[in-house]
Amino acid sequence: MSRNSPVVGIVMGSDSDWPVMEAAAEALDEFEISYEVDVVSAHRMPREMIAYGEQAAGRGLKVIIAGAGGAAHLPGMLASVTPLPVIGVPVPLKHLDGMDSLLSIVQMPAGVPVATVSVGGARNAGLLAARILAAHDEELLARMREFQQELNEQATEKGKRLRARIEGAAGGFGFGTGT
Ligand SMILES: Nc1c(C(=O)O)ncn1[C@@H]1O[C@H](COP(=O)(O)O)[C@@H](O)[C@H]1O
Repeated sequence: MSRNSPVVGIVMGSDSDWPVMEAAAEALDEFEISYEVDVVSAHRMPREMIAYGEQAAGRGLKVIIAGAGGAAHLPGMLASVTPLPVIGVPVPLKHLDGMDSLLSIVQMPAGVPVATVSVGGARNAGLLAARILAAHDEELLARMREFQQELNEQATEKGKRLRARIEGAAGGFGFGTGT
């Protein structure tokens, strides 16, 4: 974790969400973005949750990543009291495969946006926060471009390996983009 004052707040409804939410922190680490981590539950600690949301911008945070499972009201409630962008992570629990979490987070009323990532998609939440910050940071934007280039190279390499494997098995019949 970078030692600068945090610009991203990673919060979750319970410490039991951390195994999923950790991937957001790892993505931010890759881009050397400073963040803080806390448990802030709309259901179990509503006053603290409101205070967190109301104070976040004043404390220097630029983006909030909020993960919760089940009746996942935390991201939407935070979005209702902060002007900052809120990224919601639906945490899958043992029942309903995270569909409950997803639907609780994604279907916000007009006027109160939450950028919802996929069920368990905490890594993308971290990467989306990095992109939001990069919009006003040329250095970070350059790193994001490099990251995208690496992804491209990895995917291209996977295609090459797959074609080689299938062409080998089929005795030389090829397919694909030819790159
Ligand atoms: N969805 C919420 C909220 C909330 O939205 O305020 N607070 C806790 N929780 C969720 O309850 C699940 C079980 O929590 P426990 O493991 O503590 O029982 C967690 O996934 C948490 O995010």
